[in-house]
Amino acid sequence: MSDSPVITDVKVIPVTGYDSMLLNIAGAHSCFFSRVLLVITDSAGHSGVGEIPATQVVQKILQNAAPYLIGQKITRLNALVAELHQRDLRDEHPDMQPFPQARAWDLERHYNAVAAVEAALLDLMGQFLNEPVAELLGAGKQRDEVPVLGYLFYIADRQRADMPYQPGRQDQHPWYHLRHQQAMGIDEVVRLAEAAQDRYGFKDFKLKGGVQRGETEIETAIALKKRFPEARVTVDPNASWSLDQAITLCRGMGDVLSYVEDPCGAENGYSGRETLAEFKRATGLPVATNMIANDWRQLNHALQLNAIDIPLADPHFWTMRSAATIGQLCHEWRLTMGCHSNNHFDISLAMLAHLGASAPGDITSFDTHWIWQDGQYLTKEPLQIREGKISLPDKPGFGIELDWEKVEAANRLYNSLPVKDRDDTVPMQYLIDGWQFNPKQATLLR
Ligand SMILES: O=C(O)[C@H](O)[C@@H](O)[C@H](O)[C@@H](O)C(=O)O
Ligand SMILES: [Mg+2]
Repeated sequence: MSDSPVITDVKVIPVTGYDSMLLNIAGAHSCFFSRVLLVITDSAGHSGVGEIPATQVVQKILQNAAPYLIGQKITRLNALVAELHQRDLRDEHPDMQPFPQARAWDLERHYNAVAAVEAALLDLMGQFLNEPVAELLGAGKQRDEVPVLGYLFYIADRQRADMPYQPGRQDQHPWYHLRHQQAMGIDEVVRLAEAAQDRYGFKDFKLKGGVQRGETEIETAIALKKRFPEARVTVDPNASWSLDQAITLCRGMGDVLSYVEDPCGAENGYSGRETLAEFKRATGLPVATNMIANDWRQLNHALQLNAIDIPLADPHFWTMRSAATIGQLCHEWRLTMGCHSNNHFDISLAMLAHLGASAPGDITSFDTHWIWQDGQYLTKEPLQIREGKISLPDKPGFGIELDWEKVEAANRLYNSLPVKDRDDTVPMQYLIDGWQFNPKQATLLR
């Protein structure tokens, strides 16, 4: 039997940083974004860390998992993660009932919690074996650099909101100023892309849509492609366009859009998987999704219908190892591996990098929101995006070390927030009085 280190401590640490007033179908990003760090320590003195989106529910789930994890060998990683998937840790905490949210969201949070545990244990296993996490996933490390795209948003005028949005800095690269200023017009978005490209060397770009008229968003994509002819350009309206609208907007756009992300979704009794399949047939454009193939059963249905080409396998809900398996399947089945993202700190940046490094064959540039947060580091030597790629550190585990002073400050900021969970409606209501989410109506068309 192995003399595996055992888990001695589990810490659940919510952390908050600053964000710009980015627009999406759910409203406007708050000036704050929050994440949860899970830090697991073992008897060898190592600490492993995972990062996931922050909700209060997910924190309780992780706190419930802690007593169960302590004393376990880290080499039981596979079994521990499988057991956590099986045990419904939500039901073991009486305070957690009843859930105010719909069941689907609860499940996602359960998956988020399991993903955090798995990530932290992989980091520990890597340190125990003296190998990078990428070597422990899928087919092992395939590459040292992972391509990521420039993730662009329309940005609202922060001065219209009575919230402490940051003004940006003018003593650094222009990106660090521009990312805080209003950008609603096509030229302004192209200017943002130029600054991001100059700072990070991006080859590819994604525009978050579902905000303005579809025609305007397609015109923005055309302008981006004109400015960066070599780039793979995509638009993601988060399924807010109808199938007919999506076809009208995208048909014949193969020279501009390398793929389209969730152009349409469920409507008129047809599922999102069915409408995406029809969209693909009608336009011939490859389709990416982070909305309708988010677990094995959904993925199976999506592939049977030939609805998608690019599963965006986010390790924060798929878990690192399942996302890596999707990378392997994509390679074998002639699909393309991509990765979804949300606002995140530099621990998630390392998770994305190790996942991408393990994916065999060609992958499409991974999504990351990091450029909107870059500078707010929680690790001592954060991974960097250069020439549109993240380089893997030559170190065991994720190859990162938490900067505890910064983590504690980000945790104090979280604790000071009156409202903890993400709600893009609240900032949006400063822009349009009484604004309410409608999944089928562009944010500004009210
Ligand atoms: O506003 C955002 O940050 C995005 O809309 C995300 O919430 C979303 O999950 C996105 O990244 C996506 O690809 O759908
Ligand atoms: Mg998406």
